[in-house]
Amino acid sequence: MKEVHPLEKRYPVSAQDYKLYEEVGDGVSATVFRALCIPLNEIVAIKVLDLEKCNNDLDGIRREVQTMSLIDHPNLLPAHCSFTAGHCLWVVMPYMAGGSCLHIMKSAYPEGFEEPVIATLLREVLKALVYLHAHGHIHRDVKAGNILIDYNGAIKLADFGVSACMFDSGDRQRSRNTFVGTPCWMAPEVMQQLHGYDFKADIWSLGITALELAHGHAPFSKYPPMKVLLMTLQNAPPGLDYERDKRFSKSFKEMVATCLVKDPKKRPTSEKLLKHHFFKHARSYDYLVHSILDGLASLGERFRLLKTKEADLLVQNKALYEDKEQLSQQEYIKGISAWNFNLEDLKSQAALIQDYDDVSNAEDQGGSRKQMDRSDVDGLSEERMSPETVTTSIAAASQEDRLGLHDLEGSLTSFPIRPLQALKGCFDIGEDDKGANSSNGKGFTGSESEQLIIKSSRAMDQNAGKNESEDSRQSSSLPRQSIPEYKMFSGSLMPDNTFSSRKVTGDENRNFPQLKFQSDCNYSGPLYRQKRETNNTGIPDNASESAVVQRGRFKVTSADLSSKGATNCIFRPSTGGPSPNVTASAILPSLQYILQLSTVQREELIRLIKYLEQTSGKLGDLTEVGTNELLQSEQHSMGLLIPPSSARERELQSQLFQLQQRIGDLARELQNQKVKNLQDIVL
Ligand SMILES: Nc1ncnc2c1ncn2[C@@H]1O[C@H](COP(=O)(O)OP(=O)(O)OP(=O)(O)O)[C@@H](O)[C@H]1O
Repeated sequence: MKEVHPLEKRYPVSAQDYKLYEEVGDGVSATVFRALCIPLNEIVAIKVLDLEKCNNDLDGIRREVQTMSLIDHPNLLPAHCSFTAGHCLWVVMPYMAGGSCLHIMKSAYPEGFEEPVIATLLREVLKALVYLHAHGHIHRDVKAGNILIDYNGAIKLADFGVSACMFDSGDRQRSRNTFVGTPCWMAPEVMQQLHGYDFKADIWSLGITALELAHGHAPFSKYPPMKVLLMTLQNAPPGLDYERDKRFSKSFKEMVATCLVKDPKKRPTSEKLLKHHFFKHARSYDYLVHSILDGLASLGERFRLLKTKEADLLVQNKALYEDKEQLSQQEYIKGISAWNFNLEDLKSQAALIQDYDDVSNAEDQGGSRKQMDRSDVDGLSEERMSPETVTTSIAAASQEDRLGLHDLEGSLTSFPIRPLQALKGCFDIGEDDKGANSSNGKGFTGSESEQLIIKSSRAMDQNAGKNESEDSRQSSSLPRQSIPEYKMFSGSLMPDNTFSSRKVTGDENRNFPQLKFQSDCNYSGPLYRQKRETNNTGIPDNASESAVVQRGRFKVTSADLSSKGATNCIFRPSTGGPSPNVTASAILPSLQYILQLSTVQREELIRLIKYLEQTSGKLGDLTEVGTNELLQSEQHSMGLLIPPSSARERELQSQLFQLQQRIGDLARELQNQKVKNLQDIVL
């Protein structure tokens, strides 16, 4: 019997003509079922989208269905038909019995696939991209989760939920200037949103997908989206590492490197990439069946097991992080996709950047860092080895990165295009955001950094138990009076090494304890460079925010910035005033302390003036100004500026002057000798 082409088949458009079986997948907005098309007696997959839960992204859904029903390519998943059933949209499509590559990896290949498997999969995906690009489409969500395999090893690229048409005009054209896709796979130009982007964005995602298939997970996959953004923008592009990825060929490494070039113009087109010699390693569909599908449980069964595993992990994570922000761990497990949350979500996400994901990401970082050392593969992309890239990457990968915030701050100041600024252009920013943000003329709004800092500090303060010992150790080296003020700076905000002895004793020429205190305060200086000036109440504008927010895919608890959170208060002595985040109760001890010191200084000054009036001219023989200053400061510290009251006292004081003068002479002589010796060595 002649097989009917799917496009010629008439699939019924009524729910009662289908029998839903088990669940075989779920995504951001949909659940996918294996189903039977009763009239045709054919197994199909039905994607059920709850329109009430789609965040009003009906346009995206319409686009997906439209694209799916128009495409006709063996490597693209088509839609047979679609219809509404209650408040749900049903999309009927071919059933891909192997499921997605991501599912296969999760259930049987957690360390990734072998190279010939990857070459075979990617070659088919590339063919799909060649077709899409030639027809003016950008897929925008290429990733292992969207590469589906059939029982016979056939490969189809799925999920056109965020695809865009290059020939669109008006609103649809504008959608290409929006921020869609999945952060880990997203090209830097899509994140930056400076000049728009084109189909080369898919080539970047393909490169990331190659790494995903090689390692079992995408680079940075365990970081929250905000951090993924910053790392993608500021780090060297990820790649295969010579050390870690010894099992992969040079041509594979090269192919990945050609895709992951930050400048889209330097990336190959899909057509050109398809000719890369790496794809010579690609095999047949049969090969895929034997190498990865054979022995796998049914898709439904695998999906059920994965769900159970996810649920267990969720319970474990909940127990681990119960005391921390209630971040939806499930979003991480699923893999974050199609993020449609706004800037507030990002800020909240950034606030949650903590070191709980260090272990896994040490690996990612390691890959990225080590990769920079190599030279042959990177010959393909000189930007990888540019000094800036190396510097920023090393900086990002440094130990300070452990604190997330430092990383964030560093990137905000060092990255030429401020990611947050870029992000602002890409998100729906609520009215409250617009009102609150006043530009500081540096292309970056202070309120963003400010809130990130506050929230981050709060999130990190929750590690107080962990940081406490460090804090008390550091505090003990400070003058006693400084300790309460020092604690106010929320030590966890600052990298350990900012408390270097150099900085702590930075003002050692001056003997007042409050100077050390100032020096400590200045450590937070860079954090406030871009702070906006707000009200003088010391209470943040958004102090009342304290709610569990459900936005897009993320459920976050916004940081409690109410006045009771005074431990996060920040003092800014360098500009002479408290930061807008300082609350009265927190700053009071500092003010009292300063007042106390000022009184002591004032009394001392009065005594000094009196003494100078009495003794003017008596020190005339000490001609050198420097020596005078030295002596006076010594005398000051020894309480000798009080006029001598007996002959013996005068005699002793005179001897002391002579001795000090002699010490000064010897010190100068020693210095001269040192300089001379040094010159001899150099010459
Ligand atoms: N035709 C199909 N046959 C078999 N499994 C499928 C099919 N379509 C989708 N799936 C499975 O369901 C999962 C979710 O589907 P899909 O990606 O379309 O949903 P989504 O809501 O758009 O998800 P996301 O945006 O996270 O990619 C896929 O990752 C895949 O494992």
